[in-house]
Amino acid sequence: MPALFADGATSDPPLADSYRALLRSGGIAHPPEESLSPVLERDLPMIDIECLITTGGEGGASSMRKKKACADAMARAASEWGFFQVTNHGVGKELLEEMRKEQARLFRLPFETKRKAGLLNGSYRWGNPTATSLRQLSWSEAFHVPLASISGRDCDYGKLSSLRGVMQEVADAMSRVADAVAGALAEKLGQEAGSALFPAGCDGTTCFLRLNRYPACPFAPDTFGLVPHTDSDFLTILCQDQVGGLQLMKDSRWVAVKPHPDALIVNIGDLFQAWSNNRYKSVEHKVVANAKAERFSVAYFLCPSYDAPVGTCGEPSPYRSFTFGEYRRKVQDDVKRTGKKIGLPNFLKHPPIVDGLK
Ligand SMILES: C=C1C[C@]23C[C@@]1(O)CC[C@H]2[C@@]12CC[C@H](O)[C@@](C)(C(=O)O1)[C@H]2[C@@H]3C(=O)O
Ligand SMILES: O=C(O)CCC(=O)C(=O)O
Ligand SMILES: [Fe+2]
Repeated sequence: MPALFADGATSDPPLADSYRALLRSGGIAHPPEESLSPVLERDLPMIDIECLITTGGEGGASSMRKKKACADAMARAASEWGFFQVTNHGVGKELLEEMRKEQARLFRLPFETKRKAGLLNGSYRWGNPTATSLRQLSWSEAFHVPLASISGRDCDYGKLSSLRGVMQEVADAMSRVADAVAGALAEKLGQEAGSALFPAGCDGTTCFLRLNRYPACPFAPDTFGLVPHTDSDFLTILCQDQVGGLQLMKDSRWVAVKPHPDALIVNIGDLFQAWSNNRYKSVEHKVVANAKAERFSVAYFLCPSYDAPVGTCGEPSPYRSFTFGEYRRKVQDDVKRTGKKIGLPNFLKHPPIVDGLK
């Protein structure tokens, strides 16, 4: 729940003001064709990744067989869904509960404190500053924290002394999952095991931890908690709470992702789709707002350094060579210019001919 302070200040960002301003400017929440009929709730492919995470123990043929079966299942899900969920991932339940408590305390700070320059490296964002219609408004707030800064002295945690340690532990644990999953998926496409080539230029300093909060929304379910998007990274490891609301696009229909208390969600990002020559899919997803309950999630973004070429699993690739820095700048330019992210189509060697005559 939002906090209210004696001086009338609140912890909630002024999302309702944004909503009313966009409503006045005539933006509709949903185009007529996007019906609000209830979507199917599906169980994502569930994959036990203990064999990838636990080191040592039994070696030999049986362990190799388990790892191959695990990699096959992940590669199939990464191609068919772009999403899957993993169990026995090694990220402790107690640690994730600690993270949730810290997140609730962090987001209950006064709105003006959260947007203060130094807090968490100035990584606070809310709503969608470039929104020009309700369809671009995200009823949420987030801290998109560069891992390089979590342990840095310039990262101000205010009075939240325990937040730094918990975030560092969560980031470390999720990075182990991301590296193991990304390495196994890359190996399936012929990348030598453990090769330094993949993921290109990713290390603990180039990744991000994103703390999301979705306040209860009086305009639900028309309003997005987070607008439809694909992730601009190699791979995302997501821990969602049990409130629900995440949906992904499957066979041109929105599908609701059923929350599972012990599973983490893994989704392929744009850069992995490009690296895999479109074998793995970076799939559009969104969060629908909830009228009654606030919702929290934590996402770990496996990202390369800005100057490392994203690379490819093998030529011929449909994409020209590009760096993550180029990609981020293009996304931000497109969002500023058109209000929406275009992403990978900008980097095709042979862009589709748009028939201007239609
Ligand atoms: C993974 C991400 C991509 C995104 C920033 C985010 O961390 C989560 C929201 C995404 C989104 C959605 C709306 C816009 O398309 C976008 C540019 C934005 O501002 O937030 C994208 C971001 C992105 O693609 O970089
Ligand atoms: O909160 C969620 O379930 C999804 C968040 C997300 O898609 C993101 O942070 O990119
Ligand atoms: Fe996302």
